[in-house]
Amino acid sequence: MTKMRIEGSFVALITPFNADGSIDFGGFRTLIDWQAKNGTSAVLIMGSTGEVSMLTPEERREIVEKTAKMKTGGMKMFYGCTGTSTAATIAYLKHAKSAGADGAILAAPAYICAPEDDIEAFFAECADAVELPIGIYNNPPRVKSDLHWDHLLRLMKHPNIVVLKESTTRVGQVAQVCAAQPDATIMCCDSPNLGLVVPTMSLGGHGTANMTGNIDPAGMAQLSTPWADPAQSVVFRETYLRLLPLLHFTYSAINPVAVKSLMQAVGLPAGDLRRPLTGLKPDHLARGLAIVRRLGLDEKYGWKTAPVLPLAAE
Ligand SMILES: O=C(O)C1=N[C@H](C(=O)O)C[C@H](O)C1
Repeated sequence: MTKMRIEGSFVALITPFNADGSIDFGGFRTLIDWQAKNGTSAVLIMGSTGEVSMLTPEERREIVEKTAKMKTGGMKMFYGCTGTSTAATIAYLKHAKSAGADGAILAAPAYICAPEDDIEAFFAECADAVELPIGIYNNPPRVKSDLHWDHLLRLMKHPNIVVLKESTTRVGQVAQVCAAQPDATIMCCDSPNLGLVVPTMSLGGHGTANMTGNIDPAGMAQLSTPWADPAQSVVFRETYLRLLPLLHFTYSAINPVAVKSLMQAVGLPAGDLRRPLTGLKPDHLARGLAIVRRLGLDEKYGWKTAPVLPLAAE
């Protein structure tokens, strides 16, 4: 069977909360429609950007059940299904499949810092256990281990493993993976600090698995377009350099603090962060809103952004 292929912008969505801290499903509806309308190819619900580690198992299942029914057009709906163990992860995968998910993204279980061989075996066992397209997320900043490309290339041969979402700290690894031309979608995190976007897109990558698409979905769709012809490299360069201040801003605090605070400030469904995470301080937020205005995102998306006056010096 031909593997599902995703190209373009794969946006890791925030989890919108109501004022009482409960899940804002109306907000999810609005954000999913807005992403689809602005050229997003797939969304990841309950990734790190979705504050997944602070959601209860009941909330996680309810989010899949309710948002999978919000599917819009061809935009793929993937879900963060990583549990605290292999068994817990397989249970989330089976539930996501039964609830109508298009796919799932898995990272190595957090906190245990398992050795690379165990993590490879974890991904393979999960992919064997459920007939569901799976994306593997190599995310060393969050789980310590940085899977070597040998492990990744073996895993990408699995019929159910369809996406690599790369956040490696070894930039050279991207070239090794692209050179191997695996039968899977190669995508990278949009963090400018990791510096993976330029090598990934220039070496034949299929797009970015990003979170900045929460505040500029059309811009990230343009940036994440595969280089089918040399002209796209020029579009890419111009877009990357134009969006660089926004990329640095969305990663100027631990994800998703900056992007969620900015979304709330421009009036998008977002709500507060779940404690112990807290929103940006006013002067930090003011810098983000200045970038939004400088890029013309408020006019592009119709936001009325009142200038935020930085706090008077203490
Ligand atoms: O939501 C995610 O998953 C993402 N994770 C990275 C992180 O660990 O913050 C960033 C990425 O672009 C989205």
